[in-house]
Amino acid sequence: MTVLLAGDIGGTKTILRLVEATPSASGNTLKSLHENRYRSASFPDLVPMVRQFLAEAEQATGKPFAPEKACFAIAGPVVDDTSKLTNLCWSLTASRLSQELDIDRVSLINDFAAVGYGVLGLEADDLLTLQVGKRNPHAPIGVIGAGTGLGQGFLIYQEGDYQVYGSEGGHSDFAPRSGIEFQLSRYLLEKHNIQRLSVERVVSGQGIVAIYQFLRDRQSAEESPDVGKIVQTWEREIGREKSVDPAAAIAQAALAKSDRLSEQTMHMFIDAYGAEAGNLALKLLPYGGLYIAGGIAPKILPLIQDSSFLSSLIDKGRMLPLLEMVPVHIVLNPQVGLIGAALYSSKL
Ligand SMILES: Nc1ncnc2c1ncn2[C@@H]1O[C@H](COP(=O)(O)OP(=O)(O)OP(=O)(O)O)[C@@H](O)[C@H]1O
Repeated sequence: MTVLLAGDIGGTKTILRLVEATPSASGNTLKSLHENRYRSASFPDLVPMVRQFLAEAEQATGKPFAPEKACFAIAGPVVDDTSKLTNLCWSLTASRLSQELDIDRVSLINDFAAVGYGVLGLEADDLLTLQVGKRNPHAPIGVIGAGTGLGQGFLIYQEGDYQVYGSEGGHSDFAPRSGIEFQLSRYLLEKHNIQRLSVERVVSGQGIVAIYQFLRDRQSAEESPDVGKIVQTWEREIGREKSVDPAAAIAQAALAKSDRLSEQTMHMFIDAYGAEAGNLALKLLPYGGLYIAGGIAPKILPLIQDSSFLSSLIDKGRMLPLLEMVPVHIVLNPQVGLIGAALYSSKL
C-alpha cells in the first residue's frame, strides 16, 4: 500500500487529496483518504498549503501521513517539470517540492493532461452521452473544456496504453462562421485593440461575458436590471478582485428563461463551443471519444442538451458523416483532473 498526494491547482482554487494505492490485477486500486480545497491566492506558495493540508488530515483522521509520491495538475504550461502559474505568483519545480515536502517522487502536469488521465478513470455515472457514435477502443480520444479558460488535450493509444498530451489549443484562432460571429470577432478585436482573437476569448467564462456585452452594446434585446447590475459591477471591478460572477448570472437567467439577452448570449456561446469541439474532432477523429470537460458544461446541461451544441459540433459540411461516428460525452464529475493526478502519481 502506498500513500499518494494529488492536487488540482487552479488560479482560483486548489483541491488536495490524499489517496491510498493498493496493487490489484488491473493496476492500482485508489481510495481517497482525505481531501480539502483552498483559495490559491491565500497562500504565497504550494509548500505551506500542502503542510497545512497534511496537518489537517492528521487532525481529522488521528494519524500522520507521509505521501511517497505526488502529482499536481496545474492551470498553465509545464515545461521540464517546472511551471509558473498564469494567475498566481507561484513558481513551482518538481525537485524543489520534492525536497521541501520530503516526498520522494513529485510530478507537475498540465491541468488538461490531468483531465486526459482522469477520463480513463471515470465511471458511467460521471458522464452524460450526447452522441453514442461508433466507438473504436484504440482510436484517439479528445478532451475539451471551457472554464476560466479553454483547455484542450488528447490521448493516443501506444504500446498497449493511452499516452496523454496537453495542448494550448484554446489559444488557436476563433473561426467565425456567421455574420453575427464576424461582428463579434470585430467587436472584440477593436475593444481589446488586438490583432488576433483566441477562441478562448469566446469559449470560456470570460467569453460568456464578452458575448453578453457585444449583444447588449448592439441592443440585441433589452437588458434586465438584475443581470445588467451584476455585469456593470464586474465592469467597474476590472483589474481588481471581483465580487460578482456575471457568467454564472447570465447562464442562470438563460436557464430560467428570465432574460432574453442572457438567452441569446448562451445560445451564441453554446453554438461557438460546439463548433470548436467539432474543430478539435476534425483534427483528431477521436473515435475513442470526445469528452467535454471544464466547469461550465455541467452547470448548463439543459441548455447544452436542448440547443445547437451537437449540431454545431458535427455540422462540418462533407465531414458530417465522419463526425456522427464520434462518441461525445459531457464529463459531469468536477474532480476529473484530481482523479487524473491521482492515477498519474500512482504510476510514478
Ligand atoms: N453557473 C455557471 N454557468 C456558466 N459559467 C459559470 C457558472 N458558474 C461559474 N461559471 C464560470 O466558470 C468559470 C470557472 O470555471 P471552472 O469552475 O471550470 O474553474 P477553473 O477553470 O477550473 O478555474 P480555476 O481552476 O482557476 O478555479 C468562470 O469563468 C465562471 O465565471
